[in-house]
Amino acid sequence: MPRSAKPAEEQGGNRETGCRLYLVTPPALEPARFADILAAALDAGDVAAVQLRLKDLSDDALRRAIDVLRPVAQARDVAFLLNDRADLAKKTGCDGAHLGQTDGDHAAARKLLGPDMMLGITCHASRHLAMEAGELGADYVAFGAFFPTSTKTVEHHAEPEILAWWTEMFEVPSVAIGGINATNCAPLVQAGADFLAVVGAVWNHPDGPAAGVRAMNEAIAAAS
Ligand SMILES: Cc1ncc(COP(=O)(O)OP(=O)(O)O)c(N)n1
Ligand SMILES: Cc1nc(C(=O)O)sc1CCOP(=O)(O)O
Ligand SMILES: [Mg+2]
Repeated sequence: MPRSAKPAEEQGGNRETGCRLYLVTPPALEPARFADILAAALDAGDVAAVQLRLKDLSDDALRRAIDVLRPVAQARDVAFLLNDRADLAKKTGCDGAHLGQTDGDHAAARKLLGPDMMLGITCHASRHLAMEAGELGADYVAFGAFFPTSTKTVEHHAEPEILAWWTEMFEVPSVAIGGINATNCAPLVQAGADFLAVVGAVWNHPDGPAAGVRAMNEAIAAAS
């Protein structure tokens, strides 16, 4: 996972090291218990980043979750990003933040995070939003949802062509998200996605999260 807006060949995306896995946490979790689950998942295979995505929590509760889970990822050299909150990411030692289109001022977040922290931006299925994100210095642009998902209600549907276009035109890495699993991910890898972000494919895998990580990495390798 890139930590700053460098040229693609220095960032370690699809064009250099191949597509990599990006884990987004389940919508609800108990931090101490989930720490062990996260550790087992990260120890099962290559993971570039973990995003803590918890809605409707107080800042205190979010901080507690960050304090427990951030070291689990960072001890394994896996980037730890916070969903929705650049301010709290900055205060709590996270590696970066992921912001959607209604998650505040992206330019202000870029400034707050500085060059050493990552900023990822949701761009749905919009070339225009992606170019805006790239221009303001996003470390990655996220497209989705590529497939139906039960993790959240989505209003936008993306096709693999947007990944191919982005990859051809720009150096900023791309993330694909939404309903991605080991069975359906090949077209996204082949279209040039630098990272595949998943929730259900790992945390709801029938044989457990470690098996989910292994299955995703095997599928990515097979498609590469
Ligand atoms: C990697 C990644 N891509 C997209 C999203 C979605 O962000 P957003 O549109 O802000 O929606 P919420 O996740 O906040 O519900 C994401 N979180 N991560
Ligand atoms: C958090 C999120 N954002 C999406 C988007 O399209 O922007 S789809 C999504 C949920 C991803 O979960 P799963 O891998 O279980 O489908
Ligand atoms: Mg958001």
